[in-house]
Amino acid sequence: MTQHQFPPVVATRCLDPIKFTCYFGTFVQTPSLGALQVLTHCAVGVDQDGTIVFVNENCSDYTSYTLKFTGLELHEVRFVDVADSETKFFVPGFIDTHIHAPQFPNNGIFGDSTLLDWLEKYTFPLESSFRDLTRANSIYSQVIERTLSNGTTAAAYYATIHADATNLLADLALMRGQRALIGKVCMNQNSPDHYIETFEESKASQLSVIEHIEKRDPSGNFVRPILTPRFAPSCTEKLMKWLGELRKSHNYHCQTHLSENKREIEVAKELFPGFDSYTDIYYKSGLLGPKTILAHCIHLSEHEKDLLAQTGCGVSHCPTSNSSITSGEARVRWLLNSNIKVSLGTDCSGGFTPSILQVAKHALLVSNHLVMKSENDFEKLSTHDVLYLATVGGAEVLNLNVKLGLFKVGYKFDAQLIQLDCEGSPVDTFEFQNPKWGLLSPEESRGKFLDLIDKWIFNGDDRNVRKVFVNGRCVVDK
Ligand SMILES: O=c1[nH]c(=O)c2nc[nH]c2[nH]1
Ligand SMILES: [Zn+2]
Repeated sequence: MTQHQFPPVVATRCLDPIKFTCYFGTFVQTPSLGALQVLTHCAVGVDQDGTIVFVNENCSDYTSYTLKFTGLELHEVRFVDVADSETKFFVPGFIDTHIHAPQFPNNGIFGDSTLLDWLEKYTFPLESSFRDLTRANSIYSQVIERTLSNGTTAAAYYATIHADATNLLADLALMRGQRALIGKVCMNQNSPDHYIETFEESKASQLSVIEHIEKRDPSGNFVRPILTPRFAPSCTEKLMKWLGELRKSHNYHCQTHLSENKREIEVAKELFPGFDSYTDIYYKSGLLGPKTILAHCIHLSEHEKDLLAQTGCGVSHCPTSNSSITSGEARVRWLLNSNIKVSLGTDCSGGFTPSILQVAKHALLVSNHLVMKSENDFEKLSTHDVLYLATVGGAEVLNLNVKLGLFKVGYKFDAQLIQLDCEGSPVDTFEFQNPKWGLLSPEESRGKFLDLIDKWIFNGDDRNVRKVFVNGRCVVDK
């Protein structure tokens, strides 16, 4: 196997040393589904490992507090005060639990296709071209840049069947400072001649990718391999069972697609007649567990849903993709009510946007469509719910060995600084809508601030993301 040439192996952004930093301003987070917490005049201390060591709300003198707390000298601490605008706030970094990095050039290109013809017409030809590392280098670099710029601090990526290009994606994420699960796609049946591998080839490249990634980041805190059988129709039982054994023996992450499209489900059942359901194929192959991410899960039966709950799998809800290629509407509440972990995925390029903020908005709208169809309010998701799915839900589904998704002691500082009144902002702000903390009653100020959050979710975009931090390091500064 040839080693790729890009990029040169240099000290990575993820491992650069950082100074102890105290961030001061407003922090927004969702400690539980549906609950939005707003911490004002809040000091958050982040140590040299990127871990939050204090969260002190209503802090009157953050400098003295930090020095007293840490015992450090003034010059040893960095202070970042963002309280200069009432429309500036920190939110946890977004977590994209389902994105196909090589499909990025096709964002928005899907015509009137649905899943199976979309794969043949648009997806396989583009993915197969990633045998060319020059192409892989430029597209993968752009994907990481674009997702970071949209506030995505961690992502579960699908790459292609090519080991070299997959390793390159891992190196680029590590260098650029984005947390990433990196999946070499495994597919050894029902695929075009120009884009298929044998069982032996799949096995060999999977093992070489794991070796490469684990060597690059032995801690696994930044990049990790994730086993990625594309979906049952394109994998033999032998390949899935081998991946299932590998998953269980090393407690690896795993990701695949499940129950996205009605024709896909029929094909899966035709190809695997001995199984009770589509989900049962993965279950009996040993692919389901607490570190497994299942994209879509739209047309599941009660029994299949129970299998997901029983095995502790997480779901990546991809409403943008599901609406674009006419797959259907996942019943998110129905899953959550069975204690199944749910998160959001852009699913580029079934989905057309690299922004989890846009996907969050689509998740809310799709839930409204379910309500309109069923005429009960049960499925409706609020702005607070979808923010939870984009952050804490993502952290639960990724199930990494670092804590993510909240500003809490012991958690990593993966964050975005949002500003609604920045230059060029797509959000129109009005002074009379500002919270005016301290001037109005706390309830009035909070009410106004919650309205600003809703405005951000519906009208904001990457222009409002002013800075992005991963593990306490600033990786985007606009
Ligand atoms: O949304 C999807 N994107 C894909 O690339 C894919 N492959 C199988 N099933 C899929 N679904
Ligand atoms: Zn997908």
